[in-house]
Amino acid sequence: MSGSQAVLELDRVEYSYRRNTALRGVSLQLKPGEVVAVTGASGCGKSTLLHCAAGILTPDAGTIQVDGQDVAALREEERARLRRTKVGIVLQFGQLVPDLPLIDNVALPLLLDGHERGEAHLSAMNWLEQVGIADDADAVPTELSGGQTQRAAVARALVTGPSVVLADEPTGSLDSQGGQELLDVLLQAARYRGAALLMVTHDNLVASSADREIRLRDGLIQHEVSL
Ligand SMILES: Nc1ncnc2c1ncn2[C@@H]1O[C@H](COP(=O)(O)OP(=O)(O)OP(=O)(O)O)[C@@H](O)[C@H]1O
Repeated sequence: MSGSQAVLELDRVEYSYRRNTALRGVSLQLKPGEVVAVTGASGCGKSTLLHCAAGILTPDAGTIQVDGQDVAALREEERARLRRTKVGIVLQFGQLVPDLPLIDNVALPLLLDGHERGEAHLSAMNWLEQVGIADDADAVPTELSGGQTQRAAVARALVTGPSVVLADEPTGSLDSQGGQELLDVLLQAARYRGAALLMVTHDNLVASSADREIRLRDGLIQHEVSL
């Protein structure tokens, strides 16, 4: 695959937590609309890979490009803007602002990007409906279940119409029906809106909905399967 086609490209990414090496040179590319599942045993480096792709961790070596831009070469504010507008991130824990109503949590990326408040709230409400929690728009995350906050996190990740969606165990707090519904929302973002979707998952059903599965072992790609 040529680099110019990829909307997300990791090239020989390495990352260590002090002496604990989590990634030993991982390369992958995602094209627009492509869905890739990252799997592997606990501790193999899945979350570290996602956090590097999201810019939450800075790799020790290797490069990450989003929409053809080398993330490390950007100035801090440009990098923050790229992340805010082009990348939607669904983490396992804690990315919602605890005391902020869901509607404001979901609208936040748009407000930070200078969108007008009414318009931002309208888009946020639309996404809360799509993930099935419009009735909770005025509730704050601390009043909600793990599954409800996970739905809100997906709404917030998709509200800007990102080119790249990164999701760490996006259905982990939901029962199988709720998980399937939320997975469908993420897959639609890829299939109909052309976002590249990279999902970390332990769940074989989630992995089987991807176009490709990348299995990690000890910080390296053990194998890659087209599904
Ligand atoms: N904050 C940290 N400090 C030190 N070591 C860490 C830290 N976070 C992760 N590690 C180590 O890095 C390696 C990769 O961890 P990572 O969380 O990326 O794996 P994972 O595949 O996502 O695991 P899981 O499936 O259990 O979430 C593991 O050996 C882990 O113990």
